[in-house]
Amino acid sequence: MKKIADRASEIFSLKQAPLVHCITNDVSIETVANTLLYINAQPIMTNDVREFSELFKHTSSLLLNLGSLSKEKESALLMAAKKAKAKKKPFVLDIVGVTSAPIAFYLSQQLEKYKPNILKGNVSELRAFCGLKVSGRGVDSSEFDQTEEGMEELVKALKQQDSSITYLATGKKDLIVSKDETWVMENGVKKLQQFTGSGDLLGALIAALLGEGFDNLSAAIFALSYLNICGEHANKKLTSSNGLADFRHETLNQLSLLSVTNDNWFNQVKGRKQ
Ligand SMILES: Nc1ncnc2c1ncn2[C@@H]1O[C@H](COP(=O)(O)OP(=O)(O)O)[C@@H](O)[C@H]1O
Ligand SMILES: Cc1ncsc1CCOP(=O)(O)O
Ligand SMILES: [Mg+2]
Repeated sequence: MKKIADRASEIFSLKQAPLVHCITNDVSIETVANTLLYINAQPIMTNDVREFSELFKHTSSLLLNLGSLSKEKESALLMAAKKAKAKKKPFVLDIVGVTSAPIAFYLSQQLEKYKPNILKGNVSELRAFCGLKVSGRGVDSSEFDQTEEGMEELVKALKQQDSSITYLATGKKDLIVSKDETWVMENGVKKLQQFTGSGDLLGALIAALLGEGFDNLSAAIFALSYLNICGEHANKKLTSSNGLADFRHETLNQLSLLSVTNDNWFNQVKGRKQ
């Protein structure tokens, strides 16, 4: 952790302004694009497969998010994953909604075969992906899926998945499972779960770090910790007259502020390797 911490203050804003091609859901698309700009990455939100060949010449990394799926988006996601694998562009697969959407679930299994660098979702989505019993519904996770035993069961199941992929399950505690290492991370505040798109923008942050050249595990740990510590700082600024919309606004503000005002932000990381 110490070695990582030494480099953390230099990460945000990004030095190389990676171009991140996002195929993402209609709900949070604007927040995802702005998140990338706030950390000095460049977003492009394109579903039109006719543009992919030209676009891929400049793309640094991709975010493929299964939320608010359509037939057209399904084809675009498959085409983008196929091209990403062929052209060796790193990508994040965010399996939004697989808990209760069977078409998205089937698509997530197909897309995994193209070897995303990171496959992420909330704890309930990752449990569903692994074939474990779930209480989560819709696109949000359930706290019943986040008991100590439930989390241990999920770690075991993720270790049985494709060892070339790094898996990230988010929630009160976050699990990162890669070939050689399992991390349990504990930053963040509950309010992060209470605005839509917090998981989506996390996927974009990870994709940006992959585009900047970070390895899978570092990209996951840095992006997750940065967002969650932004949330903690935003929460501290609230007074009793501030609602959840203010929290959301301040968390997004912190994305461009935290690394400037707290160059030691990484010392606030709570997490351990198992
Ligand atoms: N109860 C919680 N306490 C602290 N942080 C949380 C909590 N729930 C979610 N988070 C954080 O919020 C972000 C989004 O996670 P989550 O809500 O699980 O994703 P999604 O929006 O995909 O359902 C993650 O960075 C996660 O660590
Ligand atoms: C509400 C909703 N419905 C389809 S996609 C979406 C947004 C999900 O965002 P997140 O998974 O980041 O909460
Ligand atoms: Mg959410």
